[in-house]
Amino acid sequence: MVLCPVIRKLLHKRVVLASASPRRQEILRQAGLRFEVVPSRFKETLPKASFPTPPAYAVETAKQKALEVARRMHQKDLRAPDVVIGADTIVAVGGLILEKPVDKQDAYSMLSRLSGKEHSVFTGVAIVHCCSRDGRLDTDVSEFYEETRVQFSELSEELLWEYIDSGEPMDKAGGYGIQALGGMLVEQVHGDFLNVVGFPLNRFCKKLAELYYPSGREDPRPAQSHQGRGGRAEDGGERTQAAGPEEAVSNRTGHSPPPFPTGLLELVDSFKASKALFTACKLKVFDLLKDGAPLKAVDVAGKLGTSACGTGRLLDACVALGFLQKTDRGYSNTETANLDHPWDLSARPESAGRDGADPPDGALGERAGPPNQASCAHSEETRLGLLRAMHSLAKLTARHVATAFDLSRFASACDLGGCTGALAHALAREYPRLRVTVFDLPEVLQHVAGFQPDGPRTEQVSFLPGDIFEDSLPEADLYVVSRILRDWPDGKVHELLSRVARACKPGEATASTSLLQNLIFV
Ligand SMILES: O=c1[nH]cc([C@@H]2O[C@H](COP(=O)(O)OP(=O)(O)OP(=O)(O)O)[C@@H](O)[C@H]2O)c(=O)[nH]1
Repeated sequence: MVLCPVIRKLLHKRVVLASASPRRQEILRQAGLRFEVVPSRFKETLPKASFPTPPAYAVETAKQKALEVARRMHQKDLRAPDVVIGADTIVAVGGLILEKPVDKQDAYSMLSRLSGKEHSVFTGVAIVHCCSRDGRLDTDVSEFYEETRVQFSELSEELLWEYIDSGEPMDKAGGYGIQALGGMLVEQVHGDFLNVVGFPLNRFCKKLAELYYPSGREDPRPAQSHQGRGGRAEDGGERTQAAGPEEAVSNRTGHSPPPFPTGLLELVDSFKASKALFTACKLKVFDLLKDGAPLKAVDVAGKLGTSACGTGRLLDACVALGFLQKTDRGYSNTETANLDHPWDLSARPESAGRDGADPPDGALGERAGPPNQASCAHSEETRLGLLRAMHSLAKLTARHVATAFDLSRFASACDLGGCTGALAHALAREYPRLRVTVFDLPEVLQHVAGFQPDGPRTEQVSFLPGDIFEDSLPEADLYVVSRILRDWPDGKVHELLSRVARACKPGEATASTSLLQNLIFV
């Protein structure tokens, strides 16, 4: 199977993933598929006993999820997407089907049932090709499932409850996430790992190949040649029912339909997505739902003092964005929303605007222009808001940055413009012998005390006030320049890097490579 052409077959179609699962979205995005996310409203309440096997239940649920979205979209615009993908993941053990736990007690009974045993994870997938003709929706469903067998270790009561208290089990079939903490419970996996995570990518590609290359001949030609030559006839005239109406039309007229402008629409819509996120942050929606029971839109509106209708729309947007999940019991945070408070990101745009200062031009304004100029224009309150936003963002990525390079050979590092020290602390945690100096303006450092973590390794980090353009840079084996270069014009960037180059200790390497070896840009 050649993967790229198979996925490429879908690039010129309007594809919708009928799933709120962030994992499914991630798996398909990583595979290069372009799609919109429209979570299904299908209630997962099919009578399990009426299915001959657990996977039959998963496949039917996946199909109903996809069909609900296809019908809803068709009803709304009288135009359905070309393809809707639905999926459903379940765990089967001893004749029982386990879905997502409804509460901690349910998670406990699921996990204790799995302890020390082997179980099967089934993901049912439905690929629905749609055609809207004369106001009528025609669908063609292709479906399959994948099985993966998973062996659990014996789990002690203490471990079980510790895991449940982490909150991870709640939105996962069988009550565990093999890709995260739940991986520690697993002894062996037989089969496709991604199937357990929520989407059997390998089988999906094979299914697409079956649908789009029914003769078994995979098309090695690049996408460009496909576009220019009028649809599916180039596939040797072979056609499956699932090929969809678009191809049939294009074949009749001899013209390929223009590609669906997914990339362009994504760019346009990304504004709406961030606006929804900022609004939810500002209203403290995620704080309200953190660790609590799910709430209905009307209850959220009551607590926030907002309109029920508008709140419902905002909450649904957050579901589509993967920040909330929606069940019969109401809305609750997803893992992403529960991340250790990235929500202060909303603080920056509004407060900068209120002060009359120019909004910073970073994606989320982590740095309000050159700090020694712009920061003077901000009030203390605004500056604190900016610091919170920068801290929240830095914390999201700090560990990944710290582990993206092997920095174990360095004994000292200096984070230039390191602000609250979020990255410095992550570096200290990863490299116990590394001492990190955060070098930033005095007016920035005077606020950092409230951002310091407790616990070991904090003594490895120290703060030194200074101006990276004016003062001598502290001595260090490694200089970190994270999220600051973009704040300055080329001349200033050159000046800063020259200062860093002069400060770098010459090693065994030449001056230029020693600069590269002693500097990380993020
Ligand atoms: O190891 C893991 N096992 C399972 C998961 C996640 O569990 C859920 C399964 O639930 P379901 O198939 O009903 O899908 P939903 O999340 O409700 O989204 P839909 O909108 O598609 O119904 C799924 O998210 C898996 O990813 C896991 O993460 N790890």
